Amino acid sequence: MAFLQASTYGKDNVKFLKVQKDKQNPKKHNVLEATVRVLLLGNFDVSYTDADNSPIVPTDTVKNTILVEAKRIDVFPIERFAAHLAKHFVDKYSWVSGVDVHISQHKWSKYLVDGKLHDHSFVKNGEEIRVTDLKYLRSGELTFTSGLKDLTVLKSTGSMFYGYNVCDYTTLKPVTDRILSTDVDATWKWDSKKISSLADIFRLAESGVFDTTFETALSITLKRFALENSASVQATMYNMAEDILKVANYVETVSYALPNKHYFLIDLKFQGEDNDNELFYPSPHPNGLIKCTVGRTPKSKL
Ligand SMILES: O=c1[nH]c(=O)c2[nH]c(=O)[nH]c2[nH]1
Repeated sequence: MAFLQASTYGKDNVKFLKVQKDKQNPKKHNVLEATVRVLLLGNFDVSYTDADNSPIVPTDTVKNTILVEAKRIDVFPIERFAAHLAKHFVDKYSWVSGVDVHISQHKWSKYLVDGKLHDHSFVKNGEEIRVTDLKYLRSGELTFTSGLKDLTVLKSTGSMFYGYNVCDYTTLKPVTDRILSTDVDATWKWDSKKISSLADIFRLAESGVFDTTFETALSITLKRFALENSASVQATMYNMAEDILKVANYVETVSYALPNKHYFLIDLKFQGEDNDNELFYPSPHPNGLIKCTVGRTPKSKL
């Protein structure tokens, strides 16, 4: 005997670029390039257990829906579009009990031409993406986060690592000056008491909370990274999260997942060369990987 214990399905990697035109000046644009995943939850059991496809909303229809709705409604900010898609699927199909939406927004920035941001020309000046994850159940239950990923940073001084546990397996030498580099992956969980419904998301999208919080998290991350004489990745990421919690009122917890991308000092003594933190080898692997979640209240560790 076998029993279906869990299932979900939908379309992943649905891509579009939406041009938002200024009503006063139709040549003045904003663009949103997005990658979307929508997974449906609900009573699709017979499609797995009895090869009965009748309840299946085809993944092709899911893809069409994402694209049609992207044309019809305002996709800025991505949090609003995620909430709109969740509402659409739950409202339209009575047997859908929940929707899991993930949206990544790719970076396109306007650039200066003759001292003025050009109306419709953009530069890709970074690989970082803005993301949101929204899981909505028909019962009203909402799990909602946003974040920032693939922001690659490096500092060539102002980072230390010493005072760690030393045992018979330790070869690492303590350092008071090293290179620190990482690909920032930051996630902030929205406060479920302040944002408890899709209606709250639609309202807060209008007030700009999602954009402001993203800009705040980005600038705090970059500022802390630059200004702090880092004792460790652990200490710096905690400080970044604490800084965000101080100012982002709608955020309940902040999580970071940071690879420690090692740069090793190259030994040039065979040529009589002193290497005073000037020439490093960018080690492709392995890397450290350090994660934490910081909240406003103590919580038992997982
Ligand atoms: O900031 C660091 N944290 C660690 O846990 C660690 N471990 C290590 O080898 N180097 C580093 N650096």
